[in-house]
Amino acid sequence: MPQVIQVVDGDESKPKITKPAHGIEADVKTIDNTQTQTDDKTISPKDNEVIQDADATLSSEADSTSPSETAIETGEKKYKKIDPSEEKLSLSNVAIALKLLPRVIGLSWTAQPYLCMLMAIISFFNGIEPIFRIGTDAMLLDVVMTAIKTQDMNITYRILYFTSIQMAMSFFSYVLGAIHSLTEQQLSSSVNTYMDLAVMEHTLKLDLSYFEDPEVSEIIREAEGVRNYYPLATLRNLLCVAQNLVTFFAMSALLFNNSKWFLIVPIALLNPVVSFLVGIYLSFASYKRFTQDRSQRRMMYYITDLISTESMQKELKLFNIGEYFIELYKKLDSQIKDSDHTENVFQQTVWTLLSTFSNLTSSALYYIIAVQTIHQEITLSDMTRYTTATASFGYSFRTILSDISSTYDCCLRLKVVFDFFDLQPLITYPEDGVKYCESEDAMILANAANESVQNIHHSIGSDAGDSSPSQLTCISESSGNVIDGIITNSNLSSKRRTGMKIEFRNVSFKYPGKKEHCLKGISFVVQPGEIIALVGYNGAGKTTLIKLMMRLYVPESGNILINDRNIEDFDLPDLRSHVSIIFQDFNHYEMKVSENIGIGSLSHMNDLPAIQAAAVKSGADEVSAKLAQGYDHQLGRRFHDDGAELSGGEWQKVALSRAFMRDADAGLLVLDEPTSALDALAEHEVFAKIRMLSQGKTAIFISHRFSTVRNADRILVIEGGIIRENGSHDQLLELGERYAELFNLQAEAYK
Ligand SMILES: Nc1ncnc2c1ncn2[C@@H]1O[C@H](COP(=O)(O)OP(=O)(O)OP(=O)(O)O)[C@@H](O)[C@H]1O
Repeated sequence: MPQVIQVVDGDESKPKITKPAHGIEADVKTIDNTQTQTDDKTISPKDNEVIQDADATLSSEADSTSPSETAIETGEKKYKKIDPSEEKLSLSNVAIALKLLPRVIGLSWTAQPYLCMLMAIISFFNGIEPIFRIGTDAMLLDVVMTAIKTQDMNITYRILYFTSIQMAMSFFSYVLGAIHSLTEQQLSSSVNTYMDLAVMEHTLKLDLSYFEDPEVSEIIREAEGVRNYYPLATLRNLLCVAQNLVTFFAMSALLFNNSKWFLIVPIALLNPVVSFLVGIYLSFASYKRFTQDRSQRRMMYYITDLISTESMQKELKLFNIGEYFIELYKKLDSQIKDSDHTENVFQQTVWTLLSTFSNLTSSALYYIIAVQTIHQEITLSDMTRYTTATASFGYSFRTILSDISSTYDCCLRLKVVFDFFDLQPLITYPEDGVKYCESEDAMILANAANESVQNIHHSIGSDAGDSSPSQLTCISESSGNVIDGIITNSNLSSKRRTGMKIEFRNVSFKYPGKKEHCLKGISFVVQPGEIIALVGYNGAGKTTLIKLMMRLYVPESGNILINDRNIEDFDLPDLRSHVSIIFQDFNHYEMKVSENIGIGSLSHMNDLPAIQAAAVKSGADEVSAKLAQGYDHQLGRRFHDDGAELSGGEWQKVALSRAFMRDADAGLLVLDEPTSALDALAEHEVFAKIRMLSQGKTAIFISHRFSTVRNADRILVIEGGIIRENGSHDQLLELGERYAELFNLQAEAYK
């Protein structure tokens, strides 16, 4: 049996716990077999139920758009998805990619318009520089030949004049080059920052459902990979095109002066045109292969993340499965490398053939011009001028075409970035949406009006007529003075918030791509100030119900009302700011204790008394008291060696305090298994205080511990997507069904 050896001294970078050299090695054969199964199971995108279903459902719509476009159904609404592996190289697809050009340039332009302009100006000067150079070279040659012919040796000053011009031009060209490099560096850093921010901001706007779709996650990851390099590369290519166009036209003007232009020009153009067409084909083939490797790369990213994530380490080590993942990684990597190598060999062969072809055309051109010179159709300086111009003409044209092909390549790569930017949030809200406080005021006024009318009816008898509640709501909203100054808008604003009223009306929901409904026609009302417990088996739909209430998803049918208004009418960020919430998979922020708590209410980030008060409510004050720097202590070790690693329960206390930071403004407190990691005493303390913590606000909590559930005003038992039981602890015990069964089961265990 292998022994475990504890290494005390020695190299810090080496693992402290090692195994003996003869330790049992993993059976590679077993790994390979299992691996193949896993590959097939995990990697193939075709396995993705979400996409298959959606593709089937919406195939007719996809047909009407483009052969390469499909759509995914997400709740009620749809977004378009492009499957590049189905794309063909065609003129229309090239045009589609190049159509992105204004958007691509827009990225650099928006980041730094002045630097873009400066680069354009420098490119123009670089474009005309060869014309001056050819001109001065030819004039210098003329002077030398005249001197030889006339034997006049007193014209050295003219030679000096031209060489000085050449020197000045070289100097100017170096200075331009330096400015160009500096500008490009600065622009590159600005574009990087701009893209990073734009991607982060857009990511924040996207719905949760997008992140759960593997194809969209891949788009997001790919967009991250290409977003920084390619926008500037495109601009650089385009400026090169512009610069070479200037040179190209100038050289064309020169070449058309030659009597043999009808031979020279077509031969000079032949090689660039062929190179361009081949370049476009190779770019497309390389992009297509890149997109076809997606699933392998996705799995490789996953393995890299898995192996470097701290929380995964325990299982990786104890199950000894790290090697298995590394073998899987190697296999995927070699698959990609194989196809990379084949493609590289093909590309190199093609480019070598093209270079040979290019040499052939150049030699042909030199031959024609040399023959013209021998036949004295042109002078020796003309020969220099034409040979240089022909080379420059061919070079500039080839560069123009190859830059266009590179631009096309950049557009193809950046398509994924625009696919990402084109993803639009499906959960929207009206710009002038209802503010939570307004809705609460309106509800209070309407209720007060209702009560007053009922009192009047009561005092004058039932003949007083029928006043509908909706009419009364209008009265209350418009005037603010309902009946005899019982309650007014002005005194409402200073009134303490009463708690959120929540109503589910026949709400059904299924997760995108799933066939089964998670919730089926759920209806219930939570009155302001009530404390509700949601109970049910794992996977019953309790958390989903909370997610719908927070508008993280859209119900398939039915309505959710907050304070008697449809939830879709609300200003969503405002509504969410009035909810204190903690989910079971809460975040661990690698920040100080005070920041971890204060982030629950950004306006109180630096309000230590408020942070301390929130910490006391959950017991996080005891956590911070144990740390050397108290509330200033860093949590997590990613940025600081002395950062504290908290236990699961301690993290949960910190997260609970974060939720309590919103006490002042919140109308609803939602605790999704808030005490699952707390010890029995801590849990008891939190729930003993729950009435005090909720401060009259509505509170909804999910728990599997019936000792805490029993304290709720009302308990909803969810099962099979419906509310199976609804009542107080005593009522449900008396009912003697599911709740009673589960409660008694737990109670038995403690006897
Ligand atoms: N993002 C998702 N995409 C698809 N299905 C999901 C998603 N989240 C949850 N589900 C499924 O919906 C069902 C309800 O999940 P939910 O998290 O609401 O259950 P729960 O009652 O809160 O369970 P638990 O007590 O285990 O926390 C489960 O079958 C689950 O697999």
